[in-house]
Amino acid sequence: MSDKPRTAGRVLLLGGGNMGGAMARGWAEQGSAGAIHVVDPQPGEALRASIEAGRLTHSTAVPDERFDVVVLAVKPQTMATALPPVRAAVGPQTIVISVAAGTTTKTIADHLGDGVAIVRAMPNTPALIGRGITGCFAGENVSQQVRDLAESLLSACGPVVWVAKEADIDVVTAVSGSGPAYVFLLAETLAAAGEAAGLTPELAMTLARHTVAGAGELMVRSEDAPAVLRRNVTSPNGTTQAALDVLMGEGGLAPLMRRAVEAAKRRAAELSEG
Ligand SMILES: NC(=O)C1=CN([C@@H]2O[C@H](COP(=O)(O)OP(=O)(O)OC[C@H]3O[C@@H](n4cnc5c(N)ncnc54)[C@H](OP(=O)(O)O)[C@@H]3O)[C@@H](O)[C@H]2O)C=CC1
Ligand SMILES: O=C(O)[C@@H]1CCC=N1
Repeated sequence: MSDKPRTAGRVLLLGGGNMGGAMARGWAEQGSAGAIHVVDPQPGEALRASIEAGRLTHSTAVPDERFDVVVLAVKPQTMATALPPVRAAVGPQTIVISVAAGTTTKTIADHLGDGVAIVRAMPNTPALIGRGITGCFAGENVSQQVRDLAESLLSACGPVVWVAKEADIDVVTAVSGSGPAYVFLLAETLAAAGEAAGLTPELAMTLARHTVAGAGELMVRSEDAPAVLRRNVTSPNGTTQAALDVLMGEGGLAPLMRRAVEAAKRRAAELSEG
């Protein structure tokens, strides 16, 4: 392969559900890919408007042509049936990017060919608004040029980071791939606690949503570590301290989060076994 920079060119997206839809909408809106073709029996809501507006093309089966980039965004459990038709879309220069939790580069290469350049990427759903983060692993046939191209495509969804070991993608999955769900749960439980303490459900949810969103934005924009931002809220012997004594006490959030991340990592490893 030459050193000439490559552009994403024609992109085939297999699976236009929550994650595929979030990425493709970002690419279509930002013009990050030359042309995007989505294969999905029934694309999700995020994509339908882009397809109707002509920003993406769509079919229910894999077209009989080769693509520059193939993005695999179907459930890991459907890979075994979804991958065989993709083989015809993959040529010697095609880059395959898989966002599937647990599906290994070996499994993908078994279906698509040993020489194929495979990048495993783990984005998250804030990609929908360009505010995700993606962790990547480069398989053995991935050149620097391919890596750069994958990174430029994925960076439409937010920052891109790389891990050196394939197994670490399972940890990325457990932290940032699944992570938005933990944060939404935090908002849900904060609202429920506010309601239990006497607020109306609507007011409790408004306070919780804006608190999580504002704290998240402050964390992104501030140069201070989250621990410093936390201490800035915490007056000595004040209300926050009273709450944090519970959340940071024995059996509090830290051991609970550790168990949750371990469980997600374990599940990713199980998925890789099929
Ligand atoms: N959701 C998330 O936050 C994240 C998900 N991922 C990964 O992304 C992948 C997709 O997850 P998610 O988007 O949540 O799942 P979804 O179920 O929302 O999307 C998958 C889509 O693929 C479609 N599909 C099923 N079989 C085929 C096929 N053979 N060819 C083409 N399309 C097909 C499904 O259609 P139908 O519903 O009709 O079966 C569905 O629309 C998973 O591997 C997951 O691990 C990674 C990071 C984050
Ligand atoms: O729950 C899942 O398996 C996928 C992977 C990361 C987020 N959603």
